Amino acid sequence: MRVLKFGGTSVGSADNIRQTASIIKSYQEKYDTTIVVVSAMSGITNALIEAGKKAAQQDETYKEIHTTIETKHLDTIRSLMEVSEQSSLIAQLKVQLNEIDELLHGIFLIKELSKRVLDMLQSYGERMSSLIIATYLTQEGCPAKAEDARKFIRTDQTFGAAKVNQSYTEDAIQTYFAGVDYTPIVTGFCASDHTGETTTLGRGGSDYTAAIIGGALEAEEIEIWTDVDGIMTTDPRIVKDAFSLDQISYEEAMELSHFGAKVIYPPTILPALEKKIPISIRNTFNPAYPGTMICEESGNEELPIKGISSIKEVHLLTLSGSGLIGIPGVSSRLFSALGNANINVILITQASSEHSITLAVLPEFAEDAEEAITNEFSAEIERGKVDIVHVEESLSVIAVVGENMKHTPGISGKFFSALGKNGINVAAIAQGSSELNISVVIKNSDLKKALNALHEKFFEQDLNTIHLYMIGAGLIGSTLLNQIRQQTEFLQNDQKLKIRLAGLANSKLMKLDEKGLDISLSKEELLKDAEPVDVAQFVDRVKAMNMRNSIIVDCTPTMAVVDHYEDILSNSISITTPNKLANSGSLADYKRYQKAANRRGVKFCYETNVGAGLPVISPLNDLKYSGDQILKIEGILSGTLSYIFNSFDGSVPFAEVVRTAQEKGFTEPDPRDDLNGMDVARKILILAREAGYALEPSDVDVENILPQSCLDAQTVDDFYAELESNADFFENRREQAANEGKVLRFIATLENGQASVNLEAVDQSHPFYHLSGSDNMIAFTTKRYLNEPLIIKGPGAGAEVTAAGVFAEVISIGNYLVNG
Ligand SMILES: NC(=O)C1=CN([C@@H]2O[C@H](COP(=O)(O)OP(=O)(O)OC[C@H]3O[C@@H](n4cnc5c(N)ncnc54)[C@H](O)[C@@H]3O)[C@@H](O)[C@H]2O)C=CC1
Ligand SMILES: N[C@@H](CC=O)C(=O)O
Ligand code: NA
Repeated sequence: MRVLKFGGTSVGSADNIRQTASIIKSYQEKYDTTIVVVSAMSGITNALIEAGKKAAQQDETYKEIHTTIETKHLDTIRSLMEVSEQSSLIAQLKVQLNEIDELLHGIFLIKELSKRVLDMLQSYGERMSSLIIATYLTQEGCPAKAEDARKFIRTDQTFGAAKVNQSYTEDAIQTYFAGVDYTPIVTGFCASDHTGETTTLGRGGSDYTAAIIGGALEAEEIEIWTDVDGIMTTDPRIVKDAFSLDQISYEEAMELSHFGAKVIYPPTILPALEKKIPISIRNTFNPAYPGTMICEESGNEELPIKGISSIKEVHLLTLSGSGLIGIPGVSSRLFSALGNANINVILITQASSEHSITLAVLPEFAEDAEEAITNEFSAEIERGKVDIVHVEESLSVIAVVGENMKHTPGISGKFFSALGKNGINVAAIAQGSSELNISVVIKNSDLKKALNALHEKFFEQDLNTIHLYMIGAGLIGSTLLNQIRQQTEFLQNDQKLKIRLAGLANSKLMKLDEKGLDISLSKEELLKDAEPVDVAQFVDRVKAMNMRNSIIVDCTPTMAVVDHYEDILSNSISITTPNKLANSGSLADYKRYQKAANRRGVKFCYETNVGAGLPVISPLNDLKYSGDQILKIEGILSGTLSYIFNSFDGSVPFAEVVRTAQEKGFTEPDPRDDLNGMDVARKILILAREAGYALEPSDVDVENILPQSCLDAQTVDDFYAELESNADFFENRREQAANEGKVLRFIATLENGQASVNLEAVDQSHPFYHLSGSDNMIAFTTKRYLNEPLIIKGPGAGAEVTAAGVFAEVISIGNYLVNG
């Protein structure tokens, strides 16, 4: 024996009724007895209530609502059945519609809508729908009969949410349905008291009716047919990848419902739970899908949690003060006061210091709760022993629920790390000792981010999404975009990382989209129809989007983004950048960024600041952290200058060699930043700081190798012209060195805390003599690498290697954010 319940949408139109009827038919073929419980057609219960209220307010438009109700039912009948078969059903419906009309007229006359009358009024919704469905089924060759639940569900007289007299009702149901040889189509939601007066069962009413009948008849299963595929892991409107669970336990279903998931109203489960009858949640419009089974066992051992539910808007009330410590009876007074005021408390926490008790309530209860507590503790408040009640608003509760959490270490670690890495502040925490749920209170502006981050962490271990925002789409930026494009599939398969480009900007345009820009497009197409750039606004928008696992990549050569670094990091957004300006400004700024990142537990990465893609900063830190002492750093730190002096053999003029270096993508956007030694000075400054020396930019001694006229040139083109007219200047220096068997090398040195940058002539014995191409070479002399320095060598500039260095950091930050 099975009890099937169909909700408002399933019986909400002629088409839907046909669909519902076809499911009922298939059950008739499979099972001996099937009892069906139906809701009112969708929208009808609300319309009845609305009409009742209007009538009570002397608003004659209640009649229009009545007409709408009538039309909906009669139209449904007309499109459901042949004309010849309609008349008797329409006649029966008309009787009910007339009764509704009379009832509304009565309400209009006495100007009052009591709960008792409202229950009577609402009952017509189910009474009409059950009649239509039963008649239709019978006509379709499946014997069915509308059954009025008021005949066997007996309640008290709490109109609107009546309590069921269980033993009377069970007996009545057993007697009523003994030996039925048709399919009863029972009105959900309605019942009656001992005088025969109509009552209703309150929230979750029709589900409850199904559970009561199923319980009384010890059904094999109770099936709740609705318009979704079952119980979802979380709210699919907020988390796109939410999916339907195949099985959960009664307790899990109740916990999920308590925290907002509109799964099933907990009291409706009780009659099934007592008899251990499984309840399944099925989709009328996808009957092939098995849906979710609610039963004794939680199932799905591989899922550490079953669902993440949330309540979007709660208020947090805190009672605190020395007067609470060690005094028995405080919480009993608190909760009695709240209980007497009929306030439902969602969550409670008290730290063992006993200094404060915090509780969450729905906003509609907040004022009354505050008043109740203030009154209860007024004497203590007056004496200063207890503080006035503190109320916080704009908060949400999130709860992760699952039986498998029990005795499984690491779940709360995972939970809080996902919140922490995403900069989500937790205002209160509660975990029941049943270990069935962990609940936290967070700002409601963080709700979407939190649900997505947690869902990904617990349910989508297969794929984690990184939100990337790129500012600067020049040489390095667009090369990085290409690399990401090429690697997308590999990263998804191998690293389980999905990179979503959620924002892109250059010096003219910007575009942001939290769903992700189409990375397969070219840079130009990506920025088509984009708005004019405003970096401050870009950053504000990234903050407002508040997406999980966010990383900003600064591929500009300017201060435009650097000015926002502290703000970005303080908002728990990581940064990776090849731009050296942040780390080569004042020491105080350098420290500020590090501090902001550390405080928020996010990453600020800049390996490409020195030696481009070559690992330089990271091994330097490894030396330092493992207790080595950096004695000396010597390096060719400019790819441009390395290339220039490695190729400048007198065969072509100096200016042409510089031009080639620029064409090869080695130079800064303005090559003078390389030639004037500034780029190298910045790099040695950064290395010195990483090695632990507190240097300011002015502490670096830089030899300028450019004639004044080159420095003064207004544009890069003018600069090249000046370079050409100063050809002799460079040629002379080269010749002089060559005559001594030496070559020119632009060398940065850090020794005894002193940093300098000089153009030196070195002979064959010098390790820097044999460099080629754009190679950088860095030699670390340390306490451990004393006689032979640790050497790093390789191309230290260029689009591919630099972009790859940045890309590697995006991946490593991504892994840090999602895996801890
Ligand atoms: N080229 C190389 O080998 C290496 C370059 N770098 C650094 O990489 C960074 C990028 O260099 P490139 O790509 O070569 O420069 P680029 O001049 O080709 O590109 C710069 C990009 O930044 C954008 N931009 C400039 N100012 C902006 C602003 N105020 N707001 C928004 N966007 C702005 C430009 O529109 C352009 O898209 C620089 O900081 C450079 O020092 C670091 C290591 C190696
Ligand atoms: N212009 C720089 C690029 C890398 O930082 C260089 O030439 O090294
Ligand atoms: Na590097």
